[in-house]
Amino acid sequence: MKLIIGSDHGAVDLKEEVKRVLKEEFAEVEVEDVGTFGTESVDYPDVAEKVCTPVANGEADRGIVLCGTGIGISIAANKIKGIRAALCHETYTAKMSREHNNANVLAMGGRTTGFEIADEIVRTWMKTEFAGGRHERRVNKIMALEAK
Ligand SMILES: O=C[C@H](O)[C@H](O)[C@H](O)COP(=O)(O)O
Repeated sequence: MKLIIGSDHGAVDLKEEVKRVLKEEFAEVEVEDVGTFGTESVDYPDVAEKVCTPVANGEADRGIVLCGTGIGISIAANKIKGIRAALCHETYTAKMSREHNNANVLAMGGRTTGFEIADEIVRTWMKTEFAGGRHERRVNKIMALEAK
């Protein structure tokens, strides 16, 4: 699996923490960090585009996007055709976003979610498979909305 991760200046520390968890517990996953790498202000839609375009076109399998709240970057991510980004603050929604919605992008907030909870969200989101069945029909309808 290839995963792309990116954040704005509001979540650089959280990005490092998420990368640590991925490296330690999901060593088989190839992780690409598209930045940002410092405290200088950057615009989260640009980060969302860098992470999500390769996911949408099949060059990567999953993405993780981070900003101060996770709100702006998840909104931007979901504008990209083929992206189903889920903003998660706890593990239940992380699990459901994979099981029911087949989310291919996880969003979190560096100013809203502490490291311990974020670590659990990432573990859950990475391990949970899409359940298919009735959920597949609904996800297909979501994707069909993009064509209208
Ligand atoms: O939803 C947007 C994110 O939370 C951004 O990280 C936030 O708006 C950036 O704010 P500022 O430019 O004040 O650091």
